[in-house]
Amino acid sequence: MARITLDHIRHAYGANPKTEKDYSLKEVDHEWNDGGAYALLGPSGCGKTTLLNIISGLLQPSHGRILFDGKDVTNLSTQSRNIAQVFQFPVIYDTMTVYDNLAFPLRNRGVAEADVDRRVRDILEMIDLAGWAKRKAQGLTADQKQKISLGRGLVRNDVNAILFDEPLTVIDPHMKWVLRSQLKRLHKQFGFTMVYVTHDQTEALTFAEKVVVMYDGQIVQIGTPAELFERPSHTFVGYFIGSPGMNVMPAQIDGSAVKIGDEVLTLDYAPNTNGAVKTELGIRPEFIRLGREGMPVTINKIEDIGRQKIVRARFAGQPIAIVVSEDDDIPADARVTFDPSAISIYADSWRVGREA
Ligand SMILES: Nc1ncnc2c1ncn2[C@@H]1O[C@H](COP(=O)(O)OP(=O)(O)OP(=O)(O)O)[C@@H](O)[C@H]1O
Repeated sequence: MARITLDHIRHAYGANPKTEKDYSLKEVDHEWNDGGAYALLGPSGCGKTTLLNIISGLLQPSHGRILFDGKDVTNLSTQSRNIAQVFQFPVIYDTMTVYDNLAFPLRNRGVAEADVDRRVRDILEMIDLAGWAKRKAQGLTADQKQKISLGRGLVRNDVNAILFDEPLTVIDPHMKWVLRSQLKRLHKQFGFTMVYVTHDQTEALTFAEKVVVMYDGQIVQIGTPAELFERPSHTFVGYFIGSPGMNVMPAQIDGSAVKIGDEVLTLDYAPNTNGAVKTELGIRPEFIRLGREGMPVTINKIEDIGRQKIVRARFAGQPIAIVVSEDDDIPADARVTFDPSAISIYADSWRVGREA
């Protein structure tokens, strides 16, 4: 397995890119740990596949280099990068048996037949197809075929990395959960470097140690699920992670005073919003307390979501969501307080911390 260095990588599909807008992938300059499990998460068109294809070698970046364990592989083919890939749709040989499909990547590399057999049997168990080993892949369901694809991606343990591009799209919801847990377990057991592309936050948050959130061709945050939840670096991360997403409200910042409409909150620090055109306050719905104390709100709607309720309200002229537990009392003339440690201030969409 390998450490992956993305050295000042940028990519434009068109010839002669001139402005930032011409780049589908804006500058990425990061190092991903050997044995790390990373999820690339973001909406359609944000550049996830572009970045994955640059890592796999299907695409040459317009600028920058890619290194595996310090070795420049930018000009190497996919084959010579020694990676395994699992795509959205099954890539298998229909005329081969399930067993032979799984054995193929190993036999191709001249692995001894006894080792092939041991490894293939392990994988058959893992993907729950042990009873199907001798069956031809032809005629299997889409689900089963994709499980074989996953198995083929996992069967070799000498690859630099395993890349997954939305591999569970065709799998039914229950099996999705099972396979995700198995992938996580395998990662713990074998320490593969895994890069997993998805636009589904549940998938990313349950699979990855580090989630790489992409938006509009750039990486806006790399963090653990807890970091993305507690300290979103960009307002997009706030909106995209969490359900409902973070409340983000236009705010005027004056020293440590934050003004939203007619309401003023005082922080215990003065955020550095130097020269920002747009300043905002962000707070997740889980960190707003609804009670008899604090600032006034007007409640519009209460949604019951099982053990919790989502209260939709207006605060200082802005729509906000508040999460309360199912047995919390909601007073008619409710007021709100914000947990001060959960408040984030954003200058032109980027989080600004305490001033030094
Ligand atoms: N071959 C191509 N030629 C020109 N533009 C492309 C090409 N492939 C992707 N793009 C553009 O690059 C941008 C990023 O696309 P990319 O496929 O990397 O996004 P994505 O996050 O993987 O989206 P999805 O989840 O829909 O696959 C998009 O604006 C897309 O239109």
